[in-house]
Amino acid sequence: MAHVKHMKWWGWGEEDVHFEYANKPAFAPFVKKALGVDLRPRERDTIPFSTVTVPGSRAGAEVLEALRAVSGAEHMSVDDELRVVHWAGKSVTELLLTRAGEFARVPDVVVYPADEQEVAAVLAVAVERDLVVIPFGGGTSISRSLQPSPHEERTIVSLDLGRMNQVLAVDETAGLATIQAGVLGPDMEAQLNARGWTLGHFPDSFTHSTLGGWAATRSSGMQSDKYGDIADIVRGMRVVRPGGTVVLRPLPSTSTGPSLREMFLGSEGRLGVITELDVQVHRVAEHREVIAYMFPTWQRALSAMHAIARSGVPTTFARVSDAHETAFSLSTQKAPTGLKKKLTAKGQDLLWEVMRRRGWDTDAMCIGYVCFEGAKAEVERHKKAVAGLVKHEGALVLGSGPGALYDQKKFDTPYLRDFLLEQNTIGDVSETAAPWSKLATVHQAVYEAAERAFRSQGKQGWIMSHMSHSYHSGACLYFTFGYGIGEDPHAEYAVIKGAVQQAFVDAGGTLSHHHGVGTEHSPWMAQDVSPEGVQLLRDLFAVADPGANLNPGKIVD
Ligand SMILES: Cc1cc2nc3c(=O)[nH]c(=O)nc-3n(C[C@H](O)[C@H](O)[C@H](O)COP(=O)(O)OP(=O)(O)OC[C@H]3O[C@@H](n4cnc5c(N)ncnc54)[C@H](O)[C@@H]3O)c2cc1C
Repeated sequence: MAHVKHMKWWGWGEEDVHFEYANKPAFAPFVKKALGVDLRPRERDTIPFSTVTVPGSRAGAEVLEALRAVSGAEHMSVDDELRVVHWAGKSVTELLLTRAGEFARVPDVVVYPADEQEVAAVLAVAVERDLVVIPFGGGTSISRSLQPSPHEERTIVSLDLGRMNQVLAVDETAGLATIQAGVLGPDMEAQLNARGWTLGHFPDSFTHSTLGGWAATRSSGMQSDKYGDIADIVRGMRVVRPGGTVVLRPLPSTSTGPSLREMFLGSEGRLGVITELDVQVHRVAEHREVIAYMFPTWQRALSAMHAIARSGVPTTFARVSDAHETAFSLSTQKAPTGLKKKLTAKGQDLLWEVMRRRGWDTDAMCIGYVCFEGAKAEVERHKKAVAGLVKHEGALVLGSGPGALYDQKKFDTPYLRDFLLEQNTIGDVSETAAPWSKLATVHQAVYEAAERAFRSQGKQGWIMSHMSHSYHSGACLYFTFGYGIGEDPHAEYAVIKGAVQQAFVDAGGTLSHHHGVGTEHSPWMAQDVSPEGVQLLRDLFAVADPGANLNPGKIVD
């Protein structure tokens, strides 16, 4: 549709961007060792849409006419490819189904409203004619919070907020910006940066997700240590519901009963459509540096991260990979070409030598990154303070070279999943948060559960993790797992992913720190928030949306 960018229908991101491994000499041997998979050069750059058959739109002429009257014919579509782009997010299950053309139920019509009035008008049509409305941001959901129920008999409208993409105002005194919900991350940052501001919210999916989607899923960006999760960043909002709009003004804090703001955050389209948000913005930092550190063990790396969090030294992010993820990261390094890169490679050899002389087990070492922002002198002071803390845990300071490299590659990893699928291999992620006192236990429990699950499926699997997003009481653990696809991809995935999720809640973590619930994680809701908590949510949705017209079945059924 004119002026709204979409990801490719069959995978992540842009059509002409791919993960490449030919220039990463250690990658194929790593995959062979970790997963037992022999990588082959990419055979195709795209998947033609003609390879799939799409169920026809069930929208009747009257419904289409009513929606056309709201948005205009040029902002409404029943085109098959557009309907498929809107049918689901980018979880592994959805990627598998999409590539196989197993769509079950696809939205019948996509509508692109221009403004809040049009959103309200679409909801009025939906309630009057008993349609289902699924708000659509960037389509990056990884928890199946977009995919309609396969059993939905009613007409399904995908309400794409993509035309509502403007920064409307900035209160320069308070550092509060009013922004339309459908804006994609890069477009929003460009508009804010032009005025000298930033939101500071950078999820891995930043390039293709929207502000409204972040709010609707309680997202967290990699810089949350400084800027906060989206739940901290959003101070006010407008939410269109059938029959009216809830207006929450941007207030620094308020004592007005249970928080409506918190209730809408993470509501995944079930309580209405978020059209506009008031968000805390910050001046673009004068100076930014990412420093890398190598730790001798995971235990000491975690202790260092906790020490940094406790110290109060301001960091923009602090994260550390466990030994498996460190090995993976090293395998994705490009082959040195120019003189400078050759010198870097030589420096690496020397580093290995230092670590061996210190008696480190190089299979146990863990790489960490800390980002500092501020005036140059401030950054220097904070770097020094963190160096003291990490050295106390035996770490080596690797400097800003590897840190800068990490910073450049941070939005590339989502393409890896498509590449692996082409190799008949799953690569997926699951994340949790837990108190500092339980992080090591959760980490170990997830490894054990995943390995048991791999064995039960007769697979050679791989699991790796990093810690990021620190809070006073704990932090996020982010796991990536991989294995070769067998005879029944969906059944084996359910066992392996299910084992990871179950280990989260059993060991004291949450079912998700920032990916949301959707339908993928809803089976663990009762264990996470208690059966009474689930019932309260069911009651809330039943009263707030008696006709079950708003993205039904998500979060709790
Ligand atoms: C590879 C990958 C990496 C990811 N990395 C991160 C990460 O680092 N951090 C993170 O937080 N998440 C991450 N995610 C998850 C995903 O990007 C987030 O959930 C994101 O917030 C979704 O935003 P979106 O605009 O794409 O929303 P969509 O996927 O379009 O929608 C998500 C949900 O929100 C609802 N929704 C969307 N817009 C609105 C609105 N305006 N009003 C009401 N409801 C709405 C939808 O109905 C749906 O239920 C990742 C996902 C993938 C696939």
